[in-house]
Amino acid sequence: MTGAASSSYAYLGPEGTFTEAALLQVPGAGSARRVPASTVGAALDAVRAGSVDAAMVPIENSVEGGVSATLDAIAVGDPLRILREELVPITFVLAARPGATLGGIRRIATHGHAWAQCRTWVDKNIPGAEYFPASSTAAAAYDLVGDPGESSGDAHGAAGHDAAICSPLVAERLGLAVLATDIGDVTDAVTRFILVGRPDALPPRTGSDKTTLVIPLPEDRPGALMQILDQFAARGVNLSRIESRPTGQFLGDYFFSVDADGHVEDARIADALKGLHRISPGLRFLGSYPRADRRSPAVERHTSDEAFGAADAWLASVLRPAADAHRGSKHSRLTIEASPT
Ligand SMILES: O=C(O)C(=O)C[C@]1(C(=O)O)C=C[C@@H](O)C=C1
Repeated sequence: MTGAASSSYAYLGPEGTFTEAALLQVPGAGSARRVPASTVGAALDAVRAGSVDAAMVPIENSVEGGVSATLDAIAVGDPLRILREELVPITFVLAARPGATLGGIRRIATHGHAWAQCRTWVDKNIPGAEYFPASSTAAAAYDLVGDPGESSGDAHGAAGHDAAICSPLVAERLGLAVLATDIGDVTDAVTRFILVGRPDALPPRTGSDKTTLVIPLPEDRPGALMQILDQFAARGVNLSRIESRPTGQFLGDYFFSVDADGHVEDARIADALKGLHRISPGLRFLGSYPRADRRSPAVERHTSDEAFGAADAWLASVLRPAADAHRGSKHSRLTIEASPT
């Protein structure tokens, strides 16, 4: 499905978000129908409703960590499948209306994740600046030019803030004045995005894959987290991300959002999933898909597909020795009955 010119995609909009940049990295997406959504939840709901084939949403940033809106929205509701991931280098600028100067900036709007990545720069260069949350970095920029169709939902309206933290591209597209460049606190910051489709899709195994899971923490069971981690450790499965999120049901009720190295068609991952399901039957499989960095995990011999296959064959031989050995033999077969209880 990904890459076909007839596909349609939702994304966290408006035009000019980093999420749109991630979507444009998908082969064929440039010529496909692209539908901006005002929230991550709305983008995912468009997939569930069938009005688009897939949605691009942010999941993790190298500085700020997991994107809660995404982790929560894919953990509940009709099941979805992650089809691929994209990495986008993040560079922020401070943009304002033409004629503005850095000294005159007091109120800054941007996405919460972007604000968190630029806080140190803002504290140092515009001490006491007021933060106005926006639904995306691009929406904060559109508000500066008073585009009602692209409003960020900023409670103070289009004129509430006097600068936006956004991408250089959207600042240029809107003709905004760039007052400072590269204002992220960490250079080389990267955000990871996921393309999410419906659950009938399973990208083929490539040998360099990732599997994403939602694992509800079984309540009131001492050592439950240790048991969960053990399922991965015992099969030599590396985790590249693990975070806990509240379910929202009651205080202390959590699920784990996990990325594991490997594909569900790898025996060690399939075996770990079976073990996890026994511990946490509400386990949700969110997909196996190729890693954006194409790195392959180091697989120890005893956790390879061959080792699992040999173990299965050995167990089968343990269970059926009499049948196999007896076939063609002239000896009678000893049967042992169970003792009466
Ligand atoms: O606001 C945007 O431009 C987005 O695409 C969202 C988002 C995020 O949710 O993390 C994406 C990348 C940046 O890290 C900051 C904001």
